[in-house]
Amino acid sequence: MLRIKGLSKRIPGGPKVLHDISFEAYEGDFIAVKGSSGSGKSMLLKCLALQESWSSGTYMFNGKDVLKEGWLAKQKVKQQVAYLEEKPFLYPEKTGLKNVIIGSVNQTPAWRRWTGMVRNDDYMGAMDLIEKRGLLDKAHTKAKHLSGGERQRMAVARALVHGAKVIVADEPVSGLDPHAADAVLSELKALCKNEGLIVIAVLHQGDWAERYADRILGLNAGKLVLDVYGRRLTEREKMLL
Ligand SMILES: Nc1ncnc2c1ncn2[C@@H]1O[C@H](COP(=O)(O)OP(=O)(O)OP(=O)(O)O)[C@@H](O)[C@H]1O
Repeated sequence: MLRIKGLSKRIPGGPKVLHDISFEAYEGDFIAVKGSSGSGKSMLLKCLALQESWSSGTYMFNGKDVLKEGWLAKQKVKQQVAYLEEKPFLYPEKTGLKNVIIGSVNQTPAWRRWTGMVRNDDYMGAMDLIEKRGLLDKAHTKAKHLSGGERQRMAVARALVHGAKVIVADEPVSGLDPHAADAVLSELKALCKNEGLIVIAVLHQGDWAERYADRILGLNAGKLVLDVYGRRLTEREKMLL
């Protein structure tokens, strides 16, 4: 379980971009974040994934007060709270499988990525997760030849192999055709429902949030202005964003 209380973020020497944000997320929740350009969606996700420092606030994850923990404990949280960029970086010349095993910059220690050391368990786990994503026929394809949707789904498999319990995804379906976007979001939704993951995804465009999310958070100028169950937003609610 994730409990965020009073999260504020000031850019050093610059403006405050997140103001006193509080919410909770439980196992199985698929939460969408909406808000216009510059409202703080990406910054919120980066703070949740500890890619950005917090100016103030409390971050409770599975009963631990994360910001009060030491470096090692924070690294463990980074492994469990995976950050998925809009266009996840995959090593273009390496296969999907190799990318999944090596892991992402955010989730896997540098020595692991440099040496490319692989345990037998990692290999089996990676193949299993790639197969579950319906990407078995792409496991040995170089990443540069994967489509946008396949890259996203490979990145999801990579996050899971390295222990993700929470996935924070920044615009995971931006630039994808509707069919590929449906595939990515169905998969994220299934991970929540079947495996109890928490997914927090920026889904500002279109009606993806309304169709897939259990809950919708809305940001405006860095403030949380909306926190509702996933459903079609009213005109008044849309005006808040
Ligand atoms: N390093 C930085 N220095 C100064 N301002 C920053 C920095 N990073 C983000 N900001 C500002 O913080 C605010 C929130 O940015 P953020 O990228 O989170 O917005 P967003 O809602 O994700 O926007 P978009 O939908 O356009 O990606 C913006 O006003 C942005 O200019």
